[in-house]
Amino acid sequence: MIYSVKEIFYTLQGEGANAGRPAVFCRFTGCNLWSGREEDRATATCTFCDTDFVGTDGDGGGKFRTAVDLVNAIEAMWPSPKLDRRFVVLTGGEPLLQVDEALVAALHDRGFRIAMETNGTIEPPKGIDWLCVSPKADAKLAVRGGQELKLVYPQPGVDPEAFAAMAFDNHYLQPMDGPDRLANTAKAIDYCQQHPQWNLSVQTHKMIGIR
Ligand SMILES: C[S@@+](CC[C@H](N)C(=O)[O-])C[C@H]1O[C@@H](n2cnc3c(N)ncnc32)[C@H](O)[C@@H]1O
Ligand SMILES: Nc1nc2[nH]cc(C(=O)O)c2c(=O)[nH]1
Ligand code: SF4
Ligand SMILES: [Mg+2]
Repeated sequence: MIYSVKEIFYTLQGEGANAGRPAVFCRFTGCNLWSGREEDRATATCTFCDTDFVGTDGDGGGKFRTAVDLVNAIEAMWPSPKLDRRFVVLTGGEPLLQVDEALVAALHDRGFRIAMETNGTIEPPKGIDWLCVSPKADAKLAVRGGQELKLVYPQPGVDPEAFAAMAFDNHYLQPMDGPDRLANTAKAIDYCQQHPQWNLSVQTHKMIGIR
């Protein structure tokens, strides 16, 4: 497997239950729900994406010929030789187009706990330690359990209650960023207060000016 990676960077997880935790982010190239080209956005399955996942030209990006090559690049971002707090977030684009058992094993060999951000349309390999699933209105959900369900809110035609009984340890609403971010935040706050199974996830990295 050749892995195509847009960028690799060291930051804090900005979203969800792990917000504030230092993490290496590995952003894979490509997505199954949008080409990433602005001219295709309106007709894509997922229309609100806030991320550039096209190509391999970002910081630390490239094509990696083996799992060990990619893990070497991820490990090089971690600030310490100690193994105990190593944390990587596999995202994209859609990481499950590329992440396989060889990569999971190679990351675990170097002491990383593995989190993943996925749209939930593709079954993950075994061994992901923290699976965050973010369903999209017009995409069939294949993954119905994990550590975190993080629904971007509001999405036309999507009722959060459709996901409330699924086997996730945490249920989050994340306000949709874009021109209506403030109104969407108010709606998400109100929904969480009326339905206390749901917690609010704010994109803290955007507030504090980190990646
Ligand atoms: C860029 S996606 C990449 C991972 C995967 N493709 C997915 O959709 O979960 C990372 C996270 O950002 C969320 N996201 C994308 N665009 C957003 C927006 N405009 N506002 C809020 N969250 C957004 C996604 O729903 C997902 O939880
Ligand atoms: N700091 C930070 N936290 C994040 N959580 C999920 C992100 C993503 O784009 O997948 C993201 C991101 O891009 N940056
Ligand atoms: S599924 Fe994820 S990466 Fe793909 S377009 Fe939607 S938010 Fe962006
Ligand atoms: Mg992001």
